[in-house]
Amino acid sequence: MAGFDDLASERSKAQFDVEEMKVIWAGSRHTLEVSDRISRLVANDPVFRKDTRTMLSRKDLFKNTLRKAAHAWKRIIELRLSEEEAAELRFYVDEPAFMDLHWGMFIPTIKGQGTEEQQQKWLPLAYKMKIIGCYAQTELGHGSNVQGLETTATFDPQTDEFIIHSPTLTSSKWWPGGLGKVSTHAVVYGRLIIDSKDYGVNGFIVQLRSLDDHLPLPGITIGDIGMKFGSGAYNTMDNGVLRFDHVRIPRDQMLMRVSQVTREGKLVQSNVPWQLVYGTMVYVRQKIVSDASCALSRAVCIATRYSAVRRQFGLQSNGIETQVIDYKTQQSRLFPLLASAYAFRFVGEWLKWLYMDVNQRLQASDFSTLPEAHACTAGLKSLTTSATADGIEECRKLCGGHGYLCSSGLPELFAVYIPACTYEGDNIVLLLQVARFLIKTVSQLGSGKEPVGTTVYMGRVEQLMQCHCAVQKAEDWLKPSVILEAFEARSMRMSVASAQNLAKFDNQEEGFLELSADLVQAAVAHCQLIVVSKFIEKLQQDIPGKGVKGQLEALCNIYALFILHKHLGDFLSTGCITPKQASLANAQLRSLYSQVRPNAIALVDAFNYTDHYLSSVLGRYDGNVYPKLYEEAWKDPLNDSVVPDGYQEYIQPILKQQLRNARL
Ligand SMILES: CC(C)(COP(=O)(O)OP(=O)(O)OC[C@H]1O[C@@H](n2cnc3c(N)ncnc32)[C@H](O)[C@@H]1OP(=O)(O)O)[C@@H](O)C(=O)NCCC(=O)NCCSC(=O)/C=C/CC(=O)O
Ligand SMILES: Cc1cc2nc3c(=O)[nH]c(=O)nc-3n(C[C@H](O)[C@H](O)[C@H](O)COP(=O)(O)OP(=O)(O)OC[C@H]3O[C@@H](n4cnc5c(N)ncnc54)[C@H](O)[C@@H]3O)c2cc1C
Repeated sequence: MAGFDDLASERSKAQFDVEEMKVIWAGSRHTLEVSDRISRLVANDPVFRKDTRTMLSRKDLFKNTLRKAAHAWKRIIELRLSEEEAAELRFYVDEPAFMDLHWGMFIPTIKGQGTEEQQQKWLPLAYKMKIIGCYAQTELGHGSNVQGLETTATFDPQTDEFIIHSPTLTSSKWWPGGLGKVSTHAVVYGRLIIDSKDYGVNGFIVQLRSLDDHLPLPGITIGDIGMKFGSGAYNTMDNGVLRFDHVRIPRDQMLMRVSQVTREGKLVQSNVPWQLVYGTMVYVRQKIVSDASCALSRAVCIATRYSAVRRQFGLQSNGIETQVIDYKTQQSRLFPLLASAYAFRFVGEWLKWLYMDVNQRLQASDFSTLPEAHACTAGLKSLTTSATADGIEECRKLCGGHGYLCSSGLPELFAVYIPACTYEGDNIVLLLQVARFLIKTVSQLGSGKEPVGTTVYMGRVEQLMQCHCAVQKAEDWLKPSVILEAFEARSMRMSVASAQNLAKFDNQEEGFLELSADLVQAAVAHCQLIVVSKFIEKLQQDIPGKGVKGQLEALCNIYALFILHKHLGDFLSTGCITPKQASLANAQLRSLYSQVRPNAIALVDAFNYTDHYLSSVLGRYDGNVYPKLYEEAWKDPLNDSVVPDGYQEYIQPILKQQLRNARL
């Protein structure tokens, strides 16, 4: 039968060891074992079913989310899951919920910005979920501009308290996940005011709801901000609105690792940089990069399997039509996304290491790598989420009409994913942060301060401003050194050009605003170089398993040459490559697609996703697409009755011409 046979035959063609590739994708044998076991545990538990999600009303959907979250917590306790296993379980439940913010932002904020005593007081309560917390930073009037927040926290020396207040409508907290209906506590960001002096934005732990009856505490107005994009999707989350009317909290509920307010009302700065108040965002942006590889690989898995099952045109000698995956156009749209999923996986792995390294240094009062960590997390968050959002939509189109059905899993995946381009920092705002970092690095060249980390290549400015690409034949584009030099030269030249243009302005800030579109492009070029270079570095590691390294090399080259093709204007206008070399890159890309083609299904099998996680009829492991699509249609509540509700009021009068007669 079509589908079953197609995917089985595809799997038999694979030229590499899929089980070893699963280990590479997971990061280690241990991680693979954990994720495999936990994903199956979730898939086999009926409470975690997802198939009716897009058909439920918001209230039912939300209640169902609460039920799943409570069940997940129960299972975590019953099975005595480790922190790692519990995180995997929440991941595979695959439903945005208040738990994400509690574990993903509230707890990390207390850990990162609280003193030892504050951590000792609050973390045990949070770990046991005796309190549920969220991260309340964004306001109705201010999201990107954190320094523009209006909420005030005024110190009252009489009572040794802070008075938390929302002075205007625009200061209402707006968007925090988990706030609307669930959280009992929040880390609230507001302006610290002492003796009428404004000391800027700080974090405060504020109780919002009673632990007895869940009612808002006096002075607190709280609710959900309403329905969001798409059906199901992010509507499982209670993004909230919150206003304070002179709410009092004890002084020791200001997070005091960065600065302290004494009993006398004096502000004492510790030795850590003030930017640590932004620390949770760095942590979450780092996580979002790995999550991007999950979302993109999920969409790619669906589109690749379906492309091998779907047949159109081109009758072969046996009378069967051509699998759409064999069309070169399909390959040129699909395989770069497959390669991107792997590329984001590896850069995410590296970023996790970078974050851990920075954290260890911070503990030892070494703050030197913080600016680079901020630039890398901001830039890669922006690059990978934008590419993933676009990639999911491309996968929907790659699945033709059936991709538009909710049962394909793609519409909901798209709807749930796209806010990642906005939350944790709007992607353009974050790229502008990277641009500032690059301009600063360029301006310091020659000053004796050597560029470090991902900007080390800028130390070779003279060579990179003058070098000529050595490619003479298509295969030359397979050399990592050739690819790296082209990407480094492009990034270097774009940053230097931006810096030179900026220098023409008397007022640097005005210049920055005027040139911001070019600056964003320079930041993108730098971030793409990081992704390419981390993929190449990954390939320099010991990679066991028959044929695994060869497949990864092909994917790495596809990623790099696809980006080169997409941004050809940059590479040509900066003189990094010639038009002839561009066309050789294109020829090489075509040949790489042919190399990947027989391995495509095995490469998506290596993600090791259960059908439950994919929640897609088109992406089923067994390829049994058509019977299941047919079956699925009948489950729609619209098909509960043969004659629809409303027939007598609205259809019958038209058919019986009563409406037309009335008009005449
Ligand atoms: C856009 C921002 C960064 C602007 O910050 P601001 O202080 O106003 O000005 P500067 O751009 O001049 O920055 C000053 C200085 O600090 C450095 N820096 C900035 N951010 C960080 C950081 N995170 N870590 C370390 N250093 C940082 C910057 O490089 C400058 O250094 P200099 O050496 O050049 O002086 C800021 O307003 C911002 O981050 N905005 C984005 C807001 C945001 O991301 N909100 C997220 C809310 S939570 C959320 O969305 C949750 C979603 C749900 C979920 O995740 O599931
Ligand atoms: C689903 C979701 C969940 C969220 N969860 C939380 C949460 O849990 N806690 C929380 O505190 N917040 C949360 N947020 C808020 C989120 O962090 C902000 O929406 C985000 O930081 C963007 O800020 P903004 O909405 O103010 O966008 P704006 O800054 O108003 O952006 C509007 C436009 O202006 C552009 N722009 C803004 N500034 C500049 C500039 N300097 N230069 C050039 N262009 C600029 C942007 O690129 C964008 O195109 C969430 C948001 C969403 C969508």
